[in-house]
Amino acid sequence: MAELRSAPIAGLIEIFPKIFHDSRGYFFESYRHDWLAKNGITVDWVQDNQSFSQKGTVRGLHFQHAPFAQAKLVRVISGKVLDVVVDLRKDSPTFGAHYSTVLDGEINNLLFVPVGFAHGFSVLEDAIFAYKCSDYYNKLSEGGILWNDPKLGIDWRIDEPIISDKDKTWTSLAEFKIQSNGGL
Ligand SMILES: Cc1cn([C@H]2C[C@H](O)[C@@H](COP(=O)(O)OP(=O)(O)O[C@H]3O[C@@H](C)C(=O)[C@@H](O)[C@H]3O)O2)c(=O)[nH]c1=O
Repeated sequence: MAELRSAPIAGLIEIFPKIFHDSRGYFFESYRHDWLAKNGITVDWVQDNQSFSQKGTVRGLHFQHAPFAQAKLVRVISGKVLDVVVDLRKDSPTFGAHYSTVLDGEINNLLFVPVGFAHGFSVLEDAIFAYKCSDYYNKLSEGGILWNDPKLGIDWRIDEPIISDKDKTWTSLAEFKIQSNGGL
């Protein structure tokens, strides 16, 4: 039986599957529909993604605008990342706040991220990252927040990351709030 824990920002759920070890290796259930359904959340997952990143990489902070907004269920298959989400929901009492947690390829923990959050991660150990998305990738709907905006106050545990050109040019949280008329 997996253990579900709610995180300090409403809507986020951390999932710790039960791992069965024996002389052959291990087994665990990496996804069950009823994990979220028990919490009143039904998601129609339509896309699975996988990426590999070297230690020292930062990816993010990303979201997609409606009508392609995505909830995500994220995990690490091997390695370790610091997973970071920022609440961008309009009128949320925690707008602009972030939550971070280590996703570890040995613990096999997952984080459910609802629509309305920006998502990113820093790579603490070379990592294969895997996630489900509730809507399809849509290039024209891509949005982001600058990972190192000082107003976010995120400790990424990496000072000079390997990062894509795209991720160097996102807007600050303050600019995003103005442009989006208060949030997602
Ligand atoms: C995300 C994505 C990218 N691509 C393509 C576009 C591009 O040529 C190449 C690499 O894309 P990116 O640089 O955007 O990949 P990446 O920086 O890994 O993007 C991801 O970052 C994490 C933090 C998230 O939260 C994800 O939702 C996603 O935005 O893959 C797809 O074809 N489908 C997809 O769903």
